[in-house]
Amino acid sequence: MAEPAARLCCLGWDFSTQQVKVVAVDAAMKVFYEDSVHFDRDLPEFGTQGGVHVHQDGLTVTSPVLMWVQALDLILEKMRASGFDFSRVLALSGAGQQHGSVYWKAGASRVLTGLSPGLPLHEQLQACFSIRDCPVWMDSSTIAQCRQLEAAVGGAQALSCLTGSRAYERFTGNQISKIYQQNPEAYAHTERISLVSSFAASLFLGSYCPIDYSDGSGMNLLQIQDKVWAQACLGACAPHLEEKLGPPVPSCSVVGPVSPYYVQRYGFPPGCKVVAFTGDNPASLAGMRLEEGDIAISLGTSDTLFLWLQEPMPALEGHIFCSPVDPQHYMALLCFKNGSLMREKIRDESASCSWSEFSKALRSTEMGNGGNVGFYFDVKEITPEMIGRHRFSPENREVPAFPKDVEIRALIEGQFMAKRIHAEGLGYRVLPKTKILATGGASHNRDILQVLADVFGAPVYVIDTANSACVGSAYRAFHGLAAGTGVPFSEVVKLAPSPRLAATPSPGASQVYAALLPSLSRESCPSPRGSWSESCGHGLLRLADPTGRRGRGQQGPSSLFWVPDPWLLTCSSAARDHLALPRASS
Ligand SMILES: Nc1ncnc2c1ncn2[C@@H]1O[C@H](COP(=O)(O)OP(=O)(O)O)[C@@H](O)[C@H]1O
Ligand SMILES: O=C(CO)[C@@H](O)[C@H](O)COP(=O)(O)O
Repeated sequence: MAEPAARLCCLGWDFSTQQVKVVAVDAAMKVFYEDSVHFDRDLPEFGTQGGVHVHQDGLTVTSPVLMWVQALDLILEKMRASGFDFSRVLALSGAGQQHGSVYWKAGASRVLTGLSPGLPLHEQLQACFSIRDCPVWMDSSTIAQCRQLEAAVGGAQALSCLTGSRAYERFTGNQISKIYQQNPEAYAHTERISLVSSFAASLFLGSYCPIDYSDGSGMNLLQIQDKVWAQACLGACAPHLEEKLGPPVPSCSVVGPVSPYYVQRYGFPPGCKVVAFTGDNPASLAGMRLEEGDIAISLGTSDTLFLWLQEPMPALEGHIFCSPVDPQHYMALLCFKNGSLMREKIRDESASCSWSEFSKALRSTEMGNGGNVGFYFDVKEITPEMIGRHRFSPENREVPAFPKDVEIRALIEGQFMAKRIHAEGLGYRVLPKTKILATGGASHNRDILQVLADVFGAPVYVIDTANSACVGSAYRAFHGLAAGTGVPFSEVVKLAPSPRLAATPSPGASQVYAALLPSLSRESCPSPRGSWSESCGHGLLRLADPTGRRGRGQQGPSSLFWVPDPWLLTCSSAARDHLALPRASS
């Protein structure tokens, strides 16, 4: 869509895993322009697959920083070629895939501030990075650093209470720690470390942009209540880290005017404001105007599930981030690594590479899949920590394959049942008034959304564009224009179109999934340490436990319990220790 129009507007950017995207939103909160650059397709010289390089160890995952820079050059040129009127842009903000980090080499700041409007960015920034291949959220190579960080602050729960999460391999502090340990010279030559979000903001600002509280919460370094760097965590990760990170700022901060580079090269007004960029999931929360009680499910490269929270409740599973729109509040997030790329694989294997064939299979199979259940983790999953494909017959026997249609439904039902189980593990309940807001690439697919509505027993809504992170970024830019006036975000976006109903639960769905979903009988499998949210976790132990050992209090066998032991299904490492059960391999 490229309607050149001379409307006053704000731009919202998203530097996500597979692409850079932009939307323009006018003062009536209407999206009137959308564009994107897809890394694999539009920048094949970087040789990425799904926007990343998976290294030989299968654990290290990186993306070339210059690919992101060049993608920005390309998308700005596309906008100019389409006649987009940059002179009408009042403000801009953006989002980035979370946790990824960029390492600016000593001296890069001078290059950034002196950008020449005659040249594209990528030609000028070639020599500005001490690490050219940046660790991204899909990386899971830092288990040693995670254990060190947890030990340094008194354990996993202590770290979670401080920073909102126990140590996760993709979280930036652990990634920085690995770089410091394995490549101390590159670390020493780094003058600034950005997140993908603050890196992208820096490109627009022409100077280093601070990290915002919300995306900063995904680093295992920020004290989410006090909004300052946690000294114990910094010290455990790497020396001189505080000066390389710079002070964090509230997510709604105006960080400055756009660099003269954009004024001279593209015709942005000199007063165009840059509002701090944030993580793509926090930006999606803003874009969907999530309210307390709603549940958002993003079906992008990763699948994520997130909620608005008044009070943080840090646990051993999931993450608490500072809210991107309200400095007093928080959001909870669960991340599932085997999202769209896993769905694409099964589509290619079982639906002739066609989403319409894939949809047809969902329509031609029944809710509950006749008792056939599957979990598909081609890459090591985050929630739960598992790998491999695991299929169960109605008799609860692990089987090597399913017919194609059954395979497709097993994948989608398995993905959504896992989301519901883990959300309930965090204490979330589906209530009669619950709305699910779906976004991300796969939310284009109505048949996938129907399964989502059925599994959750709640209506599913979508917004006009699946690019909610971009839209949320543009909304946040409008909010930035009102900075200092105390106007709440909800007031700024009140004209935005309401989400549209996309799917309602089918008759009988709640009975089918009540029988299948172990979480619904959680009462029968109490946590050994009292609080469910403390001990729910990241192991699909049934799969690693051929003895089928049952958790305490499990009420009699049921062939419908595809993972026959609901307690084991959501059992954390801590709970496994308590029950003396094997740990999931990492
Ligand atoms: N009709 C569809 N059905 C299911 N998935 C789809 C469909 N169209 C696009 N997708 C998925 O959307 C994904 C991209 O989602 P997107 O939210 O843009 O990702 P990201 O923001 O992480 O780059 C693709 O990998 C693709 O698998
Ligand atoms: O790691 C997380 C969230 O914790 C991921 O959700 C990344 O933020 C990547 O986002 P997408 O590119 O898949 O939207």
